[in-house]
Amino acid sequence: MRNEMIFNESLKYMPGGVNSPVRAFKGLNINPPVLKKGKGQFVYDEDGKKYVDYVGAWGPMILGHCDEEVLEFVKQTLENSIAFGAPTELELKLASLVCETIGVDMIRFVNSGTEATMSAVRLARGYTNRSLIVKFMGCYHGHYDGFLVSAGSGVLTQGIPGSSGVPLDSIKNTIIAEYNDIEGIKKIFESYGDDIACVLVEPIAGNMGVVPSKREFLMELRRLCTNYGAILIFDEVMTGFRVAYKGAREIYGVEADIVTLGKIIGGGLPCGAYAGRREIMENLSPIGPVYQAGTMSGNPVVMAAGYATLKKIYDSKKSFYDRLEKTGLLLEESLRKVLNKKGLPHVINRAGSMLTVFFTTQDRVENYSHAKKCNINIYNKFAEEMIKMGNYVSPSQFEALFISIKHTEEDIEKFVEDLDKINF
Ligand SMILES: Cc1ncc(COP(=O)(O)O)c(C=O)c1O
Ligand SMILES: N[C@H](C=O)CCC(=O)O
Repeated sequence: MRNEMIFNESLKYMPGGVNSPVRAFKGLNINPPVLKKGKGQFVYDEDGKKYVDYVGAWGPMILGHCDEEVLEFVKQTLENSIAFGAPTELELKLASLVCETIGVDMIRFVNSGTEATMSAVRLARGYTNRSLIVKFMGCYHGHYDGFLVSAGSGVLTQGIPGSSGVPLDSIKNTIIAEYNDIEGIKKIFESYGDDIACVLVEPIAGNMGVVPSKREFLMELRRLCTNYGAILIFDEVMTGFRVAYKGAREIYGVEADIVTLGKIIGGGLPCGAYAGRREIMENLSPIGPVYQAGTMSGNPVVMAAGYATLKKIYDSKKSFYDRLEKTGLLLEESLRKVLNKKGLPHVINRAGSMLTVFFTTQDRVENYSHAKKCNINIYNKFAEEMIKMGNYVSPSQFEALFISIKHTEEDIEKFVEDLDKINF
């Protein structure tokens, strides 16, 4: 079996056999499939097994794998350019498209979501001349030292409070708050408000499983940041172009001062970005005093993939998100029907094409404490069996399941038929 052979060999050369911990399927009794090919909503492993893909490279593949138009534009670009480390028209094309369509003045491209959030926080600190940042339990903003406290995603999956190797000095300016807790954040501002540089939040969390915020919570964050002169950063690395074209800002009607982007903006190639008002963004070097740089930032091939992806979504905006909503709703309702039939208590949280099923007797999952109380063993059994039957779902409850524009009713039918076969 090539899957097994390659993965076992990988264990020798890469820690855990992977380049990002969530890929290692910790907690499941199966090895991760070693993937070879993706087309549309499907991925294929090294043994030729086909899966309906609900991971979508952890979010970017909203058009499905290897979309023809994206591929064509990337190929054309590759004929002339791999990297320059110089201005290109392609980065202008993507920058102007994003700024004009999501309503921000200026953008800076980087190479990952981590770089985007880390740099956005530096910019907020430089702009306000303050040090404290507020982050919420269960939210994940990448692996920058200052964010690795009560973080979501792989940190939660491994059940660790943070990360070894992070000096206390690096997190002493990070204040941790409970997600969706309005009274809690008010108290934090009452105590530290004048020293808070920024509040960093996933407006729809996807890294403790999907946990949407309450509108009043986001409105309170907006009010507090405005009143105390702090910067509100929406981390839309996952939700940008995913839950709506303008991300969660469009859904909630609440504005951030800086928005961080990643995943879809690079069309599946390594990319991140942070964007906001001119008055804030012009504090970045070379105009302003906040330094941030990158040899590969704005790479032409990445810009081409991002531009082709976003242009395609933007041109079919309404029907695009309507279709994702329809498929998402179908999955949610079908899932609920089967789990009710089986008598398995659960909560399903969904934001358009992002969804998590929590196995729990609680009636809602609204924060980190709720998410941690869910039955992880049942989730792991669900994930393991579904993957074995060719539904490539997230191997952890503390992640989202993603639907692409290519997923069909037949895919959802297969999903629920397979789920029905599992003996929990
Ligand atoms: C909300 C959010 N922010 C930041 C990141 C970090 O992005 P990256 O993995 O590209 O560094 C992720 C995903 O990992 C994310 O989901
Ligand atoms: N939850 C993470 C990002 O959204 C998953 C991706 C990773 O860390 O490899």
